[in-house]
Amino acid sequence: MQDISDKHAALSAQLGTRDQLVRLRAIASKETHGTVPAIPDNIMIEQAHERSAGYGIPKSATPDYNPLGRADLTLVLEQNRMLHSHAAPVMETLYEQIINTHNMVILTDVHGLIIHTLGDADFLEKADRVALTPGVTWSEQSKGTNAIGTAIAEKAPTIIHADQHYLDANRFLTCSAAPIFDVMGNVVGVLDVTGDQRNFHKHTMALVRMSAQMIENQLFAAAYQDAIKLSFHSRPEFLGTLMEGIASFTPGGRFLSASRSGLFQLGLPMSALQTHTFSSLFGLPISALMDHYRTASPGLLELCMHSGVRVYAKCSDLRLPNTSFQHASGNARQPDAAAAAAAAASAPSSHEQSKARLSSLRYLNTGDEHVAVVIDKLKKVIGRDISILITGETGTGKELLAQAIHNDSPRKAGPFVAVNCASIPETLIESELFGYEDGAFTGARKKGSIGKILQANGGSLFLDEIGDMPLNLQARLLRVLQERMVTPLGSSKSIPVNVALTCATNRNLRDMIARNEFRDDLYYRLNGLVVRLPPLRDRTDLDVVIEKLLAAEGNGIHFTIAPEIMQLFRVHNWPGNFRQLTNLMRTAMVMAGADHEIRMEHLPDDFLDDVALAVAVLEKPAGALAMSDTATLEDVELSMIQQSLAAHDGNVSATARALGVSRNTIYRKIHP
Ligand SMILES: Nc1ncnc2c1ncn2[C@@H]1O[C@H](COP(=O)(O)OP(=O)(O)OP(=O)(O)O)[C@@H](O)[C@H]1O
Repeated sequence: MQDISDKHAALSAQLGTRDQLVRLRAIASKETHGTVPAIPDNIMIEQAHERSAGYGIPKSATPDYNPLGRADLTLVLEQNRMLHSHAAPVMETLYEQIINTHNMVILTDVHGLIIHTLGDADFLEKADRVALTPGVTWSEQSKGTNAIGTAIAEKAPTIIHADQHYLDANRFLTCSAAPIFDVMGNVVGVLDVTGDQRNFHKHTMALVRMSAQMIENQLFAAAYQDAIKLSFHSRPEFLGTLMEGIASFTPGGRFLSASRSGLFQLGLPMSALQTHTFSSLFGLPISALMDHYRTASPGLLELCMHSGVRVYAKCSDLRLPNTSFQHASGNARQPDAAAAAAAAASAPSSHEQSKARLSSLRYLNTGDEHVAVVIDKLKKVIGRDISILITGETGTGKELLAQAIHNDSPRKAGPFVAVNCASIPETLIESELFGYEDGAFTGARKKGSIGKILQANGGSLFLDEIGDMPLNLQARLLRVLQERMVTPLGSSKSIPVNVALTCATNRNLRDMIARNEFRDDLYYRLNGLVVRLPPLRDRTDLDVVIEKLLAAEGNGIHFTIAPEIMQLFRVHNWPGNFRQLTNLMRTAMVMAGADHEIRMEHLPDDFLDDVALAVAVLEKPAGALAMSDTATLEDVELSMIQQSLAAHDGNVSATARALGVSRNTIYRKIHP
């Protein structure tokens, strides 16, 4: 686990600077949502043990490992669908930071019932033995003092390490948990990292807290759909990062809610803010905000908070009354294709939705020949009841393309509903897609659910990662596509449905068919037109794409990229494609700050490590490496490593030193 601090640094670099992290810790410990004052850990743990004893659990007891039944778990997942869908991607990012450290990431509901886990296979086996699996409850009442249950009881981030656990059976664990609050400050769940106590690392808690806050911000962005959401911070470069404050107001200016960082910056508790308005908090009527966004190219707003502190602010996706004029990311809507493509080119964020709305085939056509051919083909089939299958590596823009297909189709006024088959637990896919009737399974909630297929009626349905759909559901999906009828779970009635279908996958469906993992009849129904999005490394329009990203993410500031960095970008192989590029650019822009030029020192270490070999290759005199004309950069890199290894008698450390890269990079390049 020794490299968790590097991972921590990497994540915090993604999210903001070290200052921000320190500030975040201050925010978290200030507990603006909860009301619990800071209590020294040992007192808190003593109290938790007293509570546990009060529940009558003997310390030596074998805990209750029985998970909920499948149907009841489905119901819990359904009840926590919002939490789960916002937490799942954050959990993946968190897991990437702690991968191979014998830890697992756990999400529970408000009662400590596990609804989702991600973890290292070896630890998962051990974890199974103490039932860290979906459907098992880790409340204090059930397992005594443990980070999840105690975080819920204390409404505060909690570390429970080794013999601080109440039950003897759990003392081999170390757990760091943070409660997740909803927009009104109520605990809705817990995010936790649990591992073997020998692998304890003091930075884990900070990672968990930051991740919980990311989930809270996303819950916040998804709530109050019609509200005016103001992002603000005293430093403009923090807008768009985890540290920005967000507050929402009714169109009349009444305060509705604020994110955790928003509350901290406003310096008032939620209860006191309920009596406030935009004007009492920022000294301007809300109409002034509207007027600002009616101007041709509104930049950031400067506002003075009631406390006297000046902040920079912007509104995402502001809907102005009496006009269809909309703003994305606080920039004026620019009528030319370039501006819209710039918006389309940005990475996932709270502005993702507004950017998606701007996505269109024309805007995605940024000069790469292969993409141009794809777009030409798509234009010919749009609106003709032909299923489209998009293939391509992760992050190549499959979902953005599906949205663009919808936006350019005659169905554009209808809904665009995207379902990621890989991110929904298998038990939930069926009800998520097909819906269910009242009482379809034990204790099902009063009102049924119409399901995603019917939600897309009259519009487009996008099934991402279709290769991850379980076989039994593939048969059901095929029936729906053939009969154009949906029968919700527990219902005997079929409902007619009319959707345009686009699917995407980064797996080879033909290979899956050969292994009987994918139905061939469904495949032939889905592949009316198959298009492949090229990986970023093969695209010839990288310069244009980067220019657009700089424009879209610069918040009105014109950033440039130093020529040597641009050269590195051209030779890098971008395994995460657009997703990696947009994240890197966003971080680099924050790091560059007032410099406005992205240079080497603004780039994350892992990226620099990855490109170090490329730099060495570029600097090598021509002819020094005898390679054929068709050799790729990777071939040259590999050859260079082999030559250097031979020169250093196979010593990896010496080779890494000589080439200026880490030992890990050498291993990774040799055994990809
Ligand atoms: N042409 C593009 N220009 C700039 N950014 C893009 C482009 N295409 C996609 N992006 C951005 O890259 C990120 C990933 O895109 P998207 O989710 O569409 O990829 P994907 O192929 O569906 O990924 P996955 O397979 O992992 O689901 C998004 O933030 C998106 O806005």
